[in-house]
Amino acid sequence: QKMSRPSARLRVIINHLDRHSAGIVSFLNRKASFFIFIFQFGRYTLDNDLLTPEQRLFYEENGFLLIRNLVSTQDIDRFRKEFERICRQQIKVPGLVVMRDVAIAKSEFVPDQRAVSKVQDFQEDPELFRYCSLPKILKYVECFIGPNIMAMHTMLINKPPDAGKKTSRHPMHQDLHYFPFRPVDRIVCAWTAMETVNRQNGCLVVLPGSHKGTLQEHDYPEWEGGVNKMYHGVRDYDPEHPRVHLEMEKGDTVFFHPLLIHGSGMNQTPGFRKAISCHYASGDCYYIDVKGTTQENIEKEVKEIVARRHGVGDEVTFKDTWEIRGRLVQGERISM
Ligand SMILES: CC(C)CC(=O)SCCNC(=O)CCNC(=O)[C@H](O)C(C)(C)COP(=O)(O)OP(=O)(O)OC[C@H]1O[C@@H](n2cnc3c(N)ncnc32)[C@H](O)[C@@H]1OP(=O)(O)O
Ligand SMILES: Nc1ncnc2c1ncn2[C@@H]1O[C@H](COP(=O)(O)OP(=O)(O)OP(=O)(O)O)[C@@H](O)[C@H]1O
Ligand SMILES: O=C(O)CCC(=O)C(=O)O
Ligand SMILES: [Fe+2]
Ligand SMILES: [Mg+2]
Repeated sequence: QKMSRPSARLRVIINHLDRHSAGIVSFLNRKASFFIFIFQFGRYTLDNDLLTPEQRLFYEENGFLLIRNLVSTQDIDRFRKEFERICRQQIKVPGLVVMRDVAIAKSEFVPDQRAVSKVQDFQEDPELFRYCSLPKILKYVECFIGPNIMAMHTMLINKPPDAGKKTSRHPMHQDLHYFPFRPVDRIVCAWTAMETVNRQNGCLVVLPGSHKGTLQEHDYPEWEGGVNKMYHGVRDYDPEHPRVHLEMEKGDTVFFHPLLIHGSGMNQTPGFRKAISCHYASGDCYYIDVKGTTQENIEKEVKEIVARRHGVGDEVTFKDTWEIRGRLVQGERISM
């Protein structure tokens, strides 16, 4: 009885499909969309007027969605300029973490020749943080996590030319490993290519559908040439698993789920491959205690780094490190 009354959102989907089909095709689509609605919709995406049913279904099934040409060249050029100012130490940003590739950090190079491989936590840099508040990005983010939006983690990744030890690779991982907040489906990452990103310079590599699994155990991979600090990878990673290389052009943006297994290959070009990203969580997410879970190892490492850098002890918790960084960009900060 109930089943014969399609909900409003199902009707929207059916109407959309109707516009693109006719006759028998339309009839089949009605049936198909009904089952899609029953089994898929609503878990990983929310009702919205932006995503087409095809895009919604794609994210539900694959755990990522690539939107071409989303961020303007002008904006990206401004982010690049600001990053260069940071590298030249012309400005100092409170809280910013500057990371160098391990192959360079552990070599004899003098400090100012060391390449910056990543800056993290630029929430206090208004120019870079503009990325996290771009209306174009937030419109998509809202489709995944709803109208209350916190920017939790910010990065500008400047993947260096590989120094010959394959340390420019990022092992396959799930970002949730780093996050002591939930629910998992109300977290999403936006990652924007700042230039052409391809297999040669180390594009993102994803395992489609892996977001439907659970959080895996993460550890440092056993790589001969070394691995960057905190670059944990899924333990027992199977390199034979089918994967997709996300080749992108400047401004293209991929949104992905925090359980999606992803990494990036080595940069075999002489240029620094740049991307900017932000992890968002709903303002009504909540913190969890990771004690006794697979995330205990990352909690321990983060606390060690905070202790060394700020000379504090156990009084700063893993949760605190996230609560301090989080910034509201839309709606209400409810429990984060
Ligand atoms: C979803 C998302 C969260 C996923 C991710 O972001 S995964 C990657 C997470 N990465 C991070 O959070 C960045 C962690 N990195 C950092 O906090 C810093 O770059 C540090 C590794 C602590 C180094 O910072 P800092 O102490 O300012 O640098 P120093 O030049 O004084 O070096 C101190 C000791 O650390 C070493 N080091 C520096 N950079 C790296 C590196 N990339 N990998 C491994 N070891 C490194 C450096 O050689 C030095 O070691 P010792 O000489 O003391 O033995
Ligand atoms: N043992 C491992 N554990 C975790 N991640 C790994 C492991 N081996 C490779 N990876 C990851 O798999 C992804 C692909 O790496 P790889 O260097 O093969 O790049 P690629 O894009 O496949 O390049 P190519 O075009 O040469 O095949 C990267 O994220 C890499 O870090
Ligand atoms: O830009 C990349 O290489 C991927 C970075 C990444 O996945 C991360 O830092 O979590
Ligand atoms: Fe990641
Ligand atoms: Mg390969």
